[in-house]
Amino acid sequence: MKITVVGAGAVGATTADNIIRRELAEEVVLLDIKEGVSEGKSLDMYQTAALLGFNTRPVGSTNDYEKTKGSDVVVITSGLPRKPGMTREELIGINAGIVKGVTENILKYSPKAIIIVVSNPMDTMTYLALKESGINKKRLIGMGGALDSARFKTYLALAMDVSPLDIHGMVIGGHGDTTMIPLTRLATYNGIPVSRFLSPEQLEKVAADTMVGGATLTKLIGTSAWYAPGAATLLLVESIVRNQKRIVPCSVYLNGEYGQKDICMGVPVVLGRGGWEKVINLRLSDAEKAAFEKSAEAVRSMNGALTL
Ligand SMILES: NC(=O)c1ccc[n+]([C@@H]2O[C@H](COP(=O)([O-])OP(=O)(O)OC[C@H]3O[C@@H](n4cnc5c(N)ncnc54)[C@H](O)[C@@H]3O)[C@@H](O)[C@H]2O)c1
Ligand SMILES: O=C(O)C[C@H](O)C(=O)O
Repeated sequence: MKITVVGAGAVGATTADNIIRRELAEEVVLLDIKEGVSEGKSLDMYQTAALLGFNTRPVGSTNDYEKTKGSDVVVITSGLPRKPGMTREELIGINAGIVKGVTENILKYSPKAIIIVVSNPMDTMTYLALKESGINKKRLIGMGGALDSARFKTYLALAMDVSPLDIHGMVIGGHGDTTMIPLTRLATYNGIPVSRFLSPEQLEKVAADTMVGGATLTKLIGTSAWYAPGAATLLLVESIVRNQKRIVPCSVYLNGEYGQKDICMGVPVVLGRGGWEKVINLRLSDAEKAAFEKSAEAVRSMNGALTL
């Protein structure tokens, strides 16, 4: 098994570090355009092997795609992060060019790879990578819902003062401050609806905090987050590589599912060795359906800004 992570910045390096610690591959290639950075970070990571006890080999590459040859899974994190006050959508101009170029280069050397897109605005970048590459839709997966769901569970756990491990919940829709849909009605505390423990006002606050979860961290840190994004990306990679068939909300190409066509946005999918293997059809309430449609409209209008 060989895995490549493109972009050795905050999210890319954290993702690579998580992957090597879990020994999900023999080799993990970290590629960046900045001279020496991916080589330096890979060497730094490898020096933890003797301390932490793993055998995966991280390899750095300054924009040399030959080194990525034969990768089974590729994670694209290259691109600008937002600054406080910005939306993810404002990154489209620069990141579209980066994601397009990276996808082309990756597929030249790894034509069979499963590609996970992290760069923002993620739903539109996933759509762009799919349209430009023409690869099987099941091999292209956008990471957003895994992170948003982790934030949702964290805010629920904090409000209830319980362990996040006992909370189940999902966020679907677009990965944007106004487009994500925390499914409060379906969230549970080990199978018990969370509405038994929190008031409607408390649940509304949890949902609102979840939606601006990324913006809150960007304001605090000065750039966007990386620990939870790196862990959320690991969840996708691990389910694919180990064929775990986990259900994870991911941005995938919809062709009629959830009433949407020709769009990539977040829905629960089963992840295994084939990429996203099937969409899980939730029975949404009328209000949830309306929110999904509104979210799709916003994602579609962002996709309209692409020159395909
Ligand atoms: N989908 C999500 O849930 C999620 C979560 C966090 C961050 N993000 C997004 O991920 C991206 C990366 O965030 P970050 O915090 O790691 O940023 P960062 O600035 O720390 O790292 C980005 C890296 O990409 C590299 N890069 C730029 N162009 C490149 C190219 N053509 N080829 C290879 N590498 C290139 C840069 O040199 C830099 O090292 C941003 O777009 C951010 O918005 C998405
Ligand atoms: O908030 C951002 O811009 C980065 C990422 O999409 C996140 O949700 O952390």
